[in-house]
Amino acid sequence: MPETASTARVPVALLPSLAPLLHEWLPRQRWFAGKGRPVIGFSLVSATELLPLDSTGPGLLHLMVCVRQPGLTPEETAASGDCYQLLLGVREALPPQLAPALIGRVTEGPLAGRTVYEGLRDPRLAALLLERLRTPGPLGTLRFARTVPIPDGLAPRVLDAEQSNSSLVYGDSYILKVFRRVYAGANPDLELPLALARAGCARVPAPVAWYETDTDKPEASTLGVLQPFLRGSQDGWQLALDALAAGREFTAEARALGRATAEVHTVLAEALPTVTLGRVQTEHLAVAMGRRLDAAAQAVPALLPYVPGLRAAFEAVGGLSGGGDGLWRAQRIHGDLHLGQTLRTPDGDWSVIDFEGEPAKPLAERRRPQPPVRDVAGMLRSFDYAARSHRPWNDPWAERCRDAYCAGYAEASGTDPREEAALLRAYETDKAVYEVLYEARHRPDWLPVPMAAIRRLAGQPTQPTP
Ligand SMILES: Nc1ncnc2c1ncn2[C@@H]1O[C@H](COP(=O)(O)OP(=O)(O)O)[C@@H](O)[C@H]1O
Ligand SMILES: O=P(O)(O)O[C@H]1O[C@H](CO)[C@@H](O[C@H]2O[C@H](CO)[C@@H](O)[C@H](O)[C@H]2O)[C@H](O)[C@H]1O
Repeated sequence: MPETASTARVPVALLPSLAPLLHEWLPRQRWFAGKGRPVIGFSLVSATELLPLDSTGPGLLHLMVCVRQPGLTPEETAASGDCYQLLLGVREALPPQLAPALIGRVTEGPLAGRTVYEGLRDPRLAALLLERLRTPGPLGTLRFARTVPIPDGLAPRVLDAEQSNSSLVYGDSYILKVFRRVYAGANPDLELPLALARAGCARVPAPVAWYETDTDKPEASTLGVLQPFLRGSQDGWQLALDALAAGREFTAEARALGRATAEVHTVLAEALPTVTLGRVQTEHLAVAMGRRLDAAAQAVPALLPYVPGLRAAFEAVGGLSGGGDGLWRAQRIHGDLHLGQTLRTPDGDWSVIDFEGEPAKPLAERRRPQPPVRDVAGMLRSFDYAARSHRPWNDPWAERCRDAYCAGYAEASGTDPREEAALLRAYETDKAVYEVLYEARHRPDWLPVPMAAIRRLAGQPTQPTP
């Protein structure tokens, strides 16, 4: 690759000229978390030229930008984590094949007259990012690391999945996930797969390289992770939908998924700190669930009639003590487990991906040890989602999958999640409430799916297929 990287930190004066373009473009991105509230400004956290902007070819600019929205001071904005990673391509003019990547033309400042676009969509710039990952060390405001040598010359392609982040596949050998909303500290999607891989757990594609903010603070922010691409694999969500459409059972797969989840939990509990939750902490857990319910009902009034019924599930847990010794075990968990986070490889093995946790939650909360039954609840919700997204609604199919999944989990871990019924129900309710909010914000057409579960969990009769 002829281009050489500049370690120059880009002048802060650059941002005002880019702001009008970002103002239009950023809120339209799927990964933009602040939808529904106007953007009133941006502040630049850091900027690095990954490929110099003054070269004759394209330039690649790495920006960390905090978005200001009404009601928050710039300091609060920075603290609340509304910061995004942008990789901007810069050219004199865009070739036709890059037209869909256009962000806009800059009208003033140092880049006046140049065209700015989504850099990851330019194969030349995406290839350059892999080059940086192949060469460990600091670069401007960034730091690159790798565990093994990575081959060069792998052709990039952008993955067009509906995602909270952006992913690039290199030569069908590796996949790079570029985190979009960035928080201070290590991302669990690097931390947990690394810990699992180092402990010999084969249920995750082991990270081979990553990049992060270069900082003298104790913890850098993870910006991107490269891992092996599981070629020919199919995700559990699609497999479940295929089974439903063909009128097939999915219990054998659900059982295997239960075993895979238990294996991951067992290794995480051995590799990373665990805690026990006493009565007071359990009470806090229930109170937090109640608060999330109230906040969700404010945002989505359709929830309001069900609030008392749902609250009962949380009250049943508050003040309860769990386990044989009166305590609940808490450990690092996946945090957003659903069928779309599982991949079945051509040889029939299940892998678990995307350990980022729920993207809307603060990182500190996502990294806290939690009862493993929370992941189980996430997956149980997913069988329900699958059954409700295909007509006629097939609730008994979901029920059989849910039982098989718990049975598989019990086989591999020695603990049957169904024995922790009150906690399981509380987490399922909490997850359904989260899903209502998630769907209202991102996919309003899907809202009836979690709302059906809300009715069931609130003790109302389930509705037949309309
Ligand atoms: N190691 C992998 N091998 C093959 N495909 C993968 C791999 N990791 C992720 N994917 C695909 O990329 C999609 C998005 O990845 P994911 O980590 O879930 O991103 P996000 O958090 O942005 O949703 C997944 O649904 C899956 O289809
Ligand atoms: O995969 P992500 O980390 O982006 O997770 C978010 O998006 C998911 C949807 O893509 C959402 O999952 C919900 O929909 C799934 C079907 O598309 C279903 O299998 C899940 O059970 C349901 O929760 C997830 O909640 C959200 O965090």
